[in-house]
Amino acid sequence: MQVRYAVGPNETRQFNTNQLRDNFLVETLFEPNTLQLCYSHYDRVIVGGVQPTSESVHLPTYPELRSDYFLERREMGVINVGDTGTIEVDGQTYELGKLDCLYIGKGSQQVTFASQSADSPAQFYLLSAPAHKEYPTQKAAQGDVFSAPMGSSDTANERVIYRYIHKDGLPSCQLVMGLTILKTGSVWNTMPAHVHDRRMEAYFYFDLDPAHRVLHLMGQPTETRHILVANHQAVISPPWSIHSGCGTANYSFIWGMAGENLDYADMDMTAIADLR
Ligand SMILES: O=C[C@H](O)[C@@H](O)CC(=O)C(=O)O
Ligand SMILES: [Zn+2]
Repeated sequence: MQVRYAVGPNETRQFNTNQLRDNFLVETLFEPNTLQLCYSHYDRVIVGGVQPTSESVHLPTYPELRSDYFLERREMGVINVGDTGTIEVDGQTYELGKLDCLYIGKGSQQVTFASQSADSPAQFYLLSAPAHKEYPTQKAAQGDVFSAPMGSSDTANERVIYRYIHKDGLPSCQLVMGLTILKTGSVWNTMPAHVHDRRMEAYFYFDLDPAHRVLHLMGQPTETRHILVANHQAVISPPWSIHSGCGTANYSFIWGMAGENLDYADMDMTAIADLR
């Protein structure tokens, strides 16, 4: 498991391209039959991916956690961005089609990821955060969750947002998780941009043509930087940073937060004209 320390805005504004990428970009999330995990010290959120193909993949624990099993003091949200797969949690099997989500509660001991077909594997993107209380392990299918249209084609940001783990959906201790799908021809996400100093956030970009890229914007609103992001890569957004992006083509992304509160709408907005 990679470990990334938290850095502040004063340090970040000095970073060159590689330093920005080393600190905030998670480049590889899907490698056959292995777990790819990145432990961030922002709210101790773990960002990860698993692509089981010929074998199923068991979730082990790690020395960094000092726990008997991974979810002893943690909760986890998983969204499948590949073909159909299953997640077995303490003997119970959940089938996840593309864009279905599973919340796995604190105290779950045995977690195993598998694909229905090795030729068209499941690709599970996951977030895990420290948890103080057990909430039930539950699946949310994409078709059953809250969704809302946002933006418009006039501003190249027509998109649909789906909320899975949140105050009025699957309950959690601190994880909030969902995804946004941009319409063809729309390329901007989260503009006007915002920060929420109370929560970190991670953006995972998917369904982006491999030849295309997203210019992900980060930094304090008056000191922005960009990171060029490819399909199936994630960016860790510090609580003090904006998180927004413009693609060279349309794409989808999974957003997820952890921290002080669970209020999705709690955002401090910056007017476009005030960005620097
Ligand atoms: O705090 C909330 C997150 O940044 C995202 O949910 C924003 C988003 O999905 C979008 O504008 O499309
Ligand atoms: Zn946000």
